[in-house]
Amino acid sequence: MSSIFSPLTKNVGIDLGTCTTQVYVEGRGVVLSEPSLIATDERNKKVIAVGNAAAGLLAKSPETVKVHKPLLNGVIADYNVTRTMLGYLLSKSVRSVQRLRIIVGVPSAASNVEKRAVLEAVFQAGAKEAYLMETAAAAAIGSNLPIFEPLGNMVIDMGGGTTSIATLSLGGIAVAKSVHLGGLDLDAAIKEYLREKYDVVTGDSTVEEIKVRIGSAVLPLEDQPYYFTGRGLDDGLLKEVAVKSSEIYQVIAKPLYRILELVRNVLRETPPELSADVMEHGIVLTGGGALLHGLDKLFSQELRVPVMIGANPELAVVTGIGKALMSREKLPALVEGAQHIYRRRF
Ligand SMILES: Nc1ncnc2c1ncn2[C@@H]1O[C@H](COP(=O)(O)OP(=O)(O)OP(=O)(O)O)[C@@H](O)[C@H]1O
Repeated sequence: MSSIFSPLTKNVGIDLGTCTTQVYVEGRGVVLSEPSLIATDERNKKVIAVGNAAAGLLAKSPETVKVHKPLLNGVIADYNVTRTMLGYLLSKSVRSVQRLRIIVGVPSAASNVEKRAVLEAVFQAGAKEAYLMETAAAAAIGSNLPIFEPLGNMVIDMGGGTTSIATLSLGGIAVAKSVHLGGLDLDAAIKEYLREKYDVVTGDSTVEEIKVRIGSAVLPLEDQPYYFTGRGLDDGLLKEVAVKSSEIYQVIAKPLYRILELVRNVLRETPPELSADVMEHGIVLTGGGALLHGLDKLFSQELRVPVMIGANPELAVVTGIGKALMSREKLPALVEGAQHIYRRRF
């Protein structure tokens, strides 16, 4: 039986995210981080741009161009489009897509059907072997948590469409949960608020910019205004609006408290000896959402546990998959189950 550690095959890690796809290549590290987007010409269905290039076409493309977002809540929403996007991004990352052994991160709540769709897409994109790994476990490894020690470790990975939470110890997952809530839900709440309060329709990139610039998970000390242009609901004309950070703080509190409730559930289900370690050593926040101002402070205040932002939080999952690819003797435990259920050779 050929081993997962065969030297003939190139090991590649992929974080196939709702907002961003990242690729790690053995020996080179993270080689690609681009939006999970693909643009097609609707007249002949040909691909005209992928990743960063497709992002440049968002909101500015003519009607004949469609920009697809093939992932939703961390799982594949459009299989064919995902497969094509992955093929392009992989060929940009490695010289040859022959002999690739790929590990992909998936949220713990992904169903078997969703997991199989991810594996199929990876095989179709060129993988010879493919494995799955839970996003939160990868994020913990990518943040250098001592998950192989007899210690309770906890990580919260907040992405665009999904938040994954897990406690880990002795190289395994003690409790893991994920919820279809992430940065995009904060954007949706802001968009809805601006529509109701200021009667404007606001573009997705403007809404995200508002969140990144003045969004805060805790009451901001300075109530900064942010000026933007939206389209008036009544007359369709462009309108300048000033929104304040205190308003955004109130708007995003609801989805953030729903995530907090899930974190509490994971803590409740974690065996007491492991949660005692978490209380002492704290929780690590990863994913793009970890960069939201004050998120660590909010979680720390509400949970009464130290909360730290991981190093390079937005790269934690793909870095963790990369490290798992390298820690050969420990890998089987980390992808436990996936090897037996999902391993397939062509
Ligand atoms: N500085 C910031 N402040 C607030 N949010 C941020 C910041 N930077 C990035 N984000 C948010 O992080 C999210 C993207 O995170 P990430 O790239 O980890 O998600 P993903 O892996 O694509 O999604 P998922 O894991 O849900 O599939 C977006 O919603 C983005 O707006």
